[in-house]
Formats: sequence, structure tokens, C-alpha cells
Amino acid sequence: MELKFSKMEGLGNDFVVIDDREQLVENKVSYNDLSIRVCDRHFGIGADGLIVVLNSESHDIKFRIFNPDGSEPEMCGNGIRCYAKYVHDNRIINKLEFKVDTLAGTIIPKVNIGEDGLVDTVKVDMGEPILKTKDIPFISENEIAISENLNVDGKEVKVTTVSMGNPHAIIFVDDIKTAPVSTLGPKVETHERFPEKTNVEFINIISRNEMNMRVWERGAGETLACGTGASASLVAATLNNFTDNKVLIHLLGGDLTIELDKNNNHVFKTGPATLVFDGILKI
Ligand SMILES: N[C@@H](CCC[C@H](N)C(=O)O)C(=O)O
Repeated sequence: MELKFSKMEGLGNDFVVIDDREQLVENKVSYNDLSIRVCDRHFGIGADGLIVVLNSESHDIKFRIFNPDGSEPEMCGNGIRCYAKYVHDNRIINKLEFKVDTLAGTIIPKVNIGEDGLVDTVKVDMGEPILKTKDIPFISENEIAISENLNVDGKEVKVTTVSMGNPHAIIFVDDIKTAPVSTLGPKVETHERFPEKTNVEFINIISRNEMNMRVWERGAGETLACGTGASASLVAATLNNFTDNKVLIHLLGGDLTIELDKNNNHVFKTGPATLVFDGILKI
């Protein structure tokens, strides 16, 4: 079978996007196995995730995302912008704002059209952050974990935990360049107090409206950017009273603007989405 795909990226967080509304792919191969295959940077296309476009009975359209290790996370902030560009530019959805069915609930992207008539940037209503440790899930005696000690190899590391539908542990550091992303990241990701594992963000505060971020993603390793991670990090920074409600976040792959709307407690994220190339894969 020949499978059409688009290779897309949002701030260097890159994805293989496929349209399986007719479920022809799923009848042939599991999305989990396909993700392991296509995400491989040596033997596959190379990506931080596989995104699948599906029909939804309750929403305009449905989104599923798979990590390079084959696991299925609930949401992906950079991925949803690429997805919004894909469904708009391929005329699957003919609206500028639409409701997407995800494992993290309803997500609402609003696309901005560039001079070429195609989607340029996307503003996403990421919904409300989840703070209760039992819902993240993070095993803790506290209802909410703000700079709580986590014992890693005998040393205490302070984590603030937030879910944007998927789990995040935020660690504040003095220097982003020397942050122990590839050493501490995997240990926190697989720590026994995170029963569903976690994404791990390292944040360096620059001012009350600007910060640096690096991320160790669950099921993927260090990536150039993470949209749910950036959203969770703003929430964590406000919980610690380090920033105001709107921040510019510098990631390895570029900048994101994130805002926590105090009126409805929703997080809004604005950033680019880019088509890298289209291709055909034999499966
Ligand atoms: N890159 C994403 C997050 C993708 C899912 C994550 N690895 C997880 O397992 O939760 C983003 O931009 O949010």
C-alpha cells in the first residue's frame, strides 16, 4: 500500500502527518508500530511523532499523536498547530477556527493565513491546566505540587507538576545551557512517582515575561520545542510567582508566546507551523 504523508514542523518539533479518515492504514498496521518506523531518523523519515487525522462524531475532526517509541500521548502542542495547517491547507476543514477531538479533550486551533493563502501561524486554545497531583498523575501527599522535592539517586530535585492533558514536571535552573537535560531528564521521566511517566521541562527565568526552556520529552528524548511543555511551564512559573500571565519563551527551535487567561483559566499558545515536504511511503 502507498501511504501519502506530509513532513511538518513547528519550531523544529517535527512530525509525519497522515490522513487515515478511511482507516485503511489502521487495518494494515498499528499506528504504534508505524510511528516507531516513520520516526526513526536513520531507517525511517525521521520525526518526533506521528500525527493521524481521523473523523470524529462529536467534533469537527479528530487528532491522534504517537511518540517515536510507539506510545500514545494525550496531546501535542506543536503537533496540533501542524495538524491545523494540514487539515486547513488540504481543505479537509474549511473553517479558520475548529474543534478538535483529542485524548486531552477539546482543543481549539485558530489559523492565521499568510500571503500565499496558506496557514502561517496558529493560535491554540490549549484548555485549562490540571494541577491536582492525583490527576497528573504524580504520587504526592500534597494536592498540588509546587517546587516539591523529588528524590533522584539520593539527591533532592524541586519539581512543579502540571498537566496539559499530558504530564509535565518543571524544574527551574540558573543556566539553560548547562541544564542536565539528557542526564536528569530520563530519570525524572521514568521516576516511580510518575506512574504514566512525564515530560520534563528545564526553565530559566529571564524576567517576569520572558524565559528560556529546554525539554526532555516522554517517549522521544530531547526535542527542539514542546508546546504543551511551554504551556505547562508558564503555569508552573506563575504558581511559583516567577512570571506574570504572558511570557515569551525561547526554545532551541524558536520562540513561542504563551498566555494564561485569568478570566477563563485557559492557556493560549501562538506559534508557526511549516510544511517541510510531501512524500509517499510504502507500507
Ligand atoms: N511535542 C509535544 C508533546 C508530544 C507528546 C509528549 N512526548 C508526551 O508523551 O506527552 C508538544 O509540542 O506538546
